[in-house]
This record gives sequence, C-alpha cells and structure tokens, in this order.
Amino acid sequence: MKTIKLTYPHELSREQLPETVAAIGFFDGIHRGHQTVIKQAVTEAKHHNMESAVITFYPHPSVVLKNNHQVKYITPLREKQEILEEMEVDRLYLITFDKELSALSPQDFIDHFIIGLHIKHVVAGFDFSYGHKGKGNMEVIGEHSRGEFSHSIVEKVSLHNEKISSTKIRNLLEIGDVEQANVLLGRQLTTSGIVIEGDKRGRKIGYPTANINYDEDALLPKPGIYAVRVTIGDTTYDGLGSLGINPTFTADRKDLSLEVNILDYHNHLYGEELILEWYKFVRDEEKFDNVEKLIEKIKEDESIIREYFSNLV
Ligand SMILES: Cc1cc2nc3c(=O)[nH]c(=O)nc-3n(C[C@H](O)[C@H](O)[C@H](O)COP(=O)(O)O)c2cc1C
Ligand SMILES: Nc1ncnc2c1ncn2[C@@H]1O[C@H](COP(=O)(O)OP(=O)(O)O)[C@@H](O)[C@H]1O
Repeated sequence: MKTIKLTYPHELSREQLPETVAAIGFFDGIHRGHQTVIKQAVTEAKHHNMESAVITFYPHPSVVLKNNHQVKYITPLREKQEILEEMEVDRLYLITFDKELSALSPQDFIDHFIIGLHIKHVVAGFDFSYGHKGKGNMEVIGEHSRGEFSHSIVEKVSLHNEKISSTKIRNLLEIGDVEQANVLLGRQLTTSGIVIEGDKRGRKIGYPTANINYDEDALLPKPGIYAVRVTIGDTTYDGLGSLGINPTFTADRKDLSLEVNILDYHNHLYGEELILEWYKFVRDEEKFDNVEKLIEKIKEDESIIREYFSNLV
C-alpha cells in the first residue's frame, strides 16, 4: 500500500492517477463500522478493475477546529497503515487537516480531493460530512459530483441497538474495558513500539519486563494490570501487561510506562519491535509498602492471567 500525504492545494494530476474507488472518513480505530465502509470500497474496486483507496485526514479535525492539541488516536498512523494493508487497500491518501482545508467550500473539496484524485466511486458512512462547517454530506454529494463519480452510503452499524463509534470505544478504554472495546473494534486493540531500557528492577524481582516505547499520540486504556499478548517477529506469547507509574517505586512520573512480562520467555529484547494486544483488565495499579508484597501480588496476577488464556477459545 502506498501512503500519499496531501496538503491543500496538492500538485497531483488527475490524468496520471488510476481510476479509483475510495472510502472516505476519519476512521479512528477502524472499528467494525469503518471496516464495512472500507471493505465495500475494496470489493467495488476489484469488481470494476480499479484501484482502491482510503482518504483520511490528519490531525483530527478537532485540533484545528477546537484548538485541541491533546488528541490521541485509537489507531495512530502506524497501526492504521498496518490494518489497511491487511485489508488490501492500494493507497492511503492522508490529507492534512489545517485551516485552509477547513475553509474549503464543499464543491472545492470535492473538485480537489475526489474528482482531482480520479475517484470514480466514493463509499462513506451515512454521517460523513465535508467542506466548510461540514456543509457537504452524503445527501448532497451527488450534486457536487459533476457527473464524474457515483457514491454509496453505508448505514449505521450497530451492536445491541447502539451505534458502533470511536467515541464509544474511547469511553470503554477510559474505564479499562478492553474486552468490550475489542468487540466493537472487531479485532484486538494493539499498541506497538520498540523495547527500550527501564530501571533494570524487573529481573531482580523475578519478573523482567520489556518496556515499550509507544507512540505518544496512541490512546491507551486506563492504567492498570492487563492480560496481553505480544508478537515478536512471527511468534506470539501470552504476557502480564502493566501500564502506569509503578507507584511502589516512583512518586510522580508524568508519562506512563507500558511494560510486559512475557510468560515462559527468557531472551533479550532491547531494540526489538513488539506488537502488544490488549485482552483483559485485571486490576488497578497499587502502591505497596515493600517489594515482597508487590511480588506476591504479581504472582497472583500471573495465575489469573494464565487461567484467563487457558480458557480463551
Ligand atoms: C503483572 C505486573 C503487575 C504490576 N503491578 C504493579 C503495582 O501494582 N504497583 C507497582 O508499583 N508496580 C507494579 N508493576 C510494575 C513493576 O513495579 C515494574 O515492572 C518493576 O518496577 C520493573 O520496572 P523496570 O522494567 O523499569 O525495571 C507491575 C508489573 C507487572 C509485570
Ligand atoms: N520473560 C521476559 N519478559 C520480558 N522481558 C524479558 C523476559 N526475559 C528476558 N527479558 C529481557 O529483560 C529485559 C527486562 O528486564 P528488566 O530488569 O525489567 O530491565 P528493564 O528495566 O531495562 O526493562 C527485557 O527488555 C528483555 O530484554
């Protein structure tokens, strides 16, 4: 998959681009609703012998529109690319969402980023909007098409009568409910990064932990102890995940450390790329009076997590 970053105005010429079927949206999380939109675009593209594309935006529109500079993503760019690659999307157009873009009229947006990118068919969710103040939407997109492309609208995808949404997933992560978040995502929430050095305490207490240098704009679940799986190269292991400040040892630490003790593993990992999948919240972090009490608790965590994975179908 090619990733193509675009700002307004871009210099690409329509004639040199392949005819394309595009799914358009912000798609944070690429949850089951988003997947429906993207799969439909990929299927249509194959059917018509065209290329498939996902057109999305970065950063999140609220950075520009609401001056919100703290936005974190359920799927940071790296995760998004991996998932879209797996879904067999040919191109990812990443449009910079800045003041100029937000000021474009709906017609200018379509002329430039749909017709101008040689898109012949657009797939989007029922609530997608575009152009200044979001005045363009799927009800009026036909009027902006100049007869150059057709479109299809994907209706709301629900679970138990509730719309699957990035907001709902964010709320679940905030309370640590990664199990339910995974149901809405239609896959495990993942966080990836390189293994870096920590305080070298883990091995002394019998639980060495690989510390993961995750993206700073990755949205993580609430701090705590989790059942996780990690993939290193081609192999996946069960593990004890810990996200937090390690209050037994540190008083104030702003960034959260994400660490994993990999079960039945005895190798060096510094510098390795590791993909962590979140499975289940086990407990909140605690501040213990001494290391012995922490070790006792981690032993309990270990048996809970081993038991959890042995029962997972
Ligand atoms: C399963 C598990 C549970 C943990 N629970 C706590 C906890 O409740 N409180 C705490 O202060 N640290 C907890 N930790 C974090 C340890 O303090 C940390 O892994 C240890 O200090 C090693 O840090 P290092 O990798 O930087 O050397 C936990 C770690 C694991 C793997
Ligand atoms: N089962 C394991 N789980 C996690 N890391 C392990 C394991 N066995 C060995 N290691 C290695 O030990 C390191 C963690 O040891 P630790 O004493 O916690 O050091 P640090 O504080 O630098 O993370 C890991 O980064 C990895 O290289």
